[in-house]
Amino acid sequence: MTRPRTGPVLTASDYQHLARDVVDPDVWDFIEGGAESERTLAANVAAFDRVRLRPRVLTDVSTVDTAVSLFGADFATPIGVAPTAYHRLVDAEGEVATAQGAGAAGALFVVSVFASRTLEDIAKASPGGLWLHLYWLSRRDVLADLIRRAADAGYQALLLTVDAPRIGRRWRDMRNGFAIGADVTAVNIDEAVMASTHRGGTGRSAIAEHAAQSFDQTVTWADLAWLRAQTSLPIVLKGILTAEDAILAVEHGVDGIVVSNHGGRQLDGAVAALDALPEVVDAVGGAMPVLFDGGVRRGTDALVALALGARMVLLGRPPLWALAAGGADGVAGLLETTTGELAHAMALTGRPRLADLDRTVLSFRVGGER
Ligand SMILES: Cc1cc2nc3c(=O)[nH]c(=O)nc-3n(C[C@H](O)[C@H](O)[C@H](O)COP(=O)(O)O)c2cc1C
Ligand SMILES: CCCCCCC(=O)C(=O)O
Repeated sequence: MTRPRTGPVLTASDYQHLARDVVDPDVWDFIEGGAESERTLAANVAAFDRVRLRPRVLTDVSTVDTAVSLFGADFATPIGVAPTAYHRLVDAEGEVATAQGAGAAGALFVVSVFASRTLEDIAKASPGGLWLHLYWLSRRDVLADLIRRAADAGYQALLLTVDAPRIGRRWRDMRNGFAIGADVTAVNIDEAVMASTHRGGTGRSAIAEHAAQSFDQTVTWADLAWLRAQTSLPIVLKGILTAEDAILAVEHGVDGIVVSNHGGRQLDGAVAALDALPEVVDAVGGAMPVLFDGGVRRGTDALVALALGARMVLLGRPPLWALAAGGADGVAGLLETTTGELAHAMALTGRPRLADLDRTVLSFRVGGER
């Protein structure tokens, strides 16, 4: 990516360049990096590079509508913020600023269970839609407490990440001996539980070691019944890449899924998220909303995922770049810019409503489908 160091901020990569100059190098590697040789990280972005579009003309694109509803909540844009841990690593206000920015743009913000601001402070700052993300921690009492607090604070859904029973081997973090600095904490979880995230060491990542101690690797589909019994909020599973698991998700009564490979941070060599999307959408057959993340950097990328059947598209790294570069205004700017790019692409493909986006907009085969 090339961008002059000064000049207007036109797109997500501009925020990336600005952020690079202000973020601590080890934190930068934590954000940018993927698992092992980062094949899947690269594949996520490359999958979009293979796609070309089939524009239709003379369709009256004087009004383009990007509004979308999900679980009874209305959003101005189908582009939201994926859960990412520890926003105070890049901005003093952390997730409070992200919530303000996402809310200003009318976008969904999925708050990581490893947020560095309290769920309540984030909710107070947010004029928009919030979901709480969870990992399946061994301590079910901690999980139950988080779920209760989220419901009390007005969070609208729970998103359970299922592709990380353990943390991927992230060579950058292991080489850096990455640990979370003492001034940034996962404040929603007892600090005693989280203490090991602050203890790095040569050749090892403190967050991977912490996860190995605190995540429950025994969970199976049957355990979802426990989660269901804790809450009446919609439950969304993040990290589905196959038709088989999509069908199991439907059979187990979850309310939605996110097609995701965790931004290439978990199983290196996993299929590019975009290539997995058609088979999952087809398997679900409209039984529940399918969301998508992984490699979305521009509005046209979002358009491609929406055309393949995603109801909403989430951004992981770009909001962190924008937060580092410009705080809440940066996050709002990123989401508004990317949504503007999407609206532009909808106009120029002759599809002014989200409902007009289907596979006929794509000229290349993606994941075996058009
Ligand atoms: C720094 C960082 C932290 C993340 N933390 C979480 C997390 O706490 N929970 C989770 O499910 N996914 C997490 N993710 C993965 C994102 O939710 C998302 O799946 C991924 O970043 C999407 O790919 P993208 O960065 O190409 O948009 C994290 C990603 C990054 C870059
Ligand atoms: C013990 C803290 C784990 C944070 C993991 C965040 C994450 O999912 C990531 O991809 O990084």
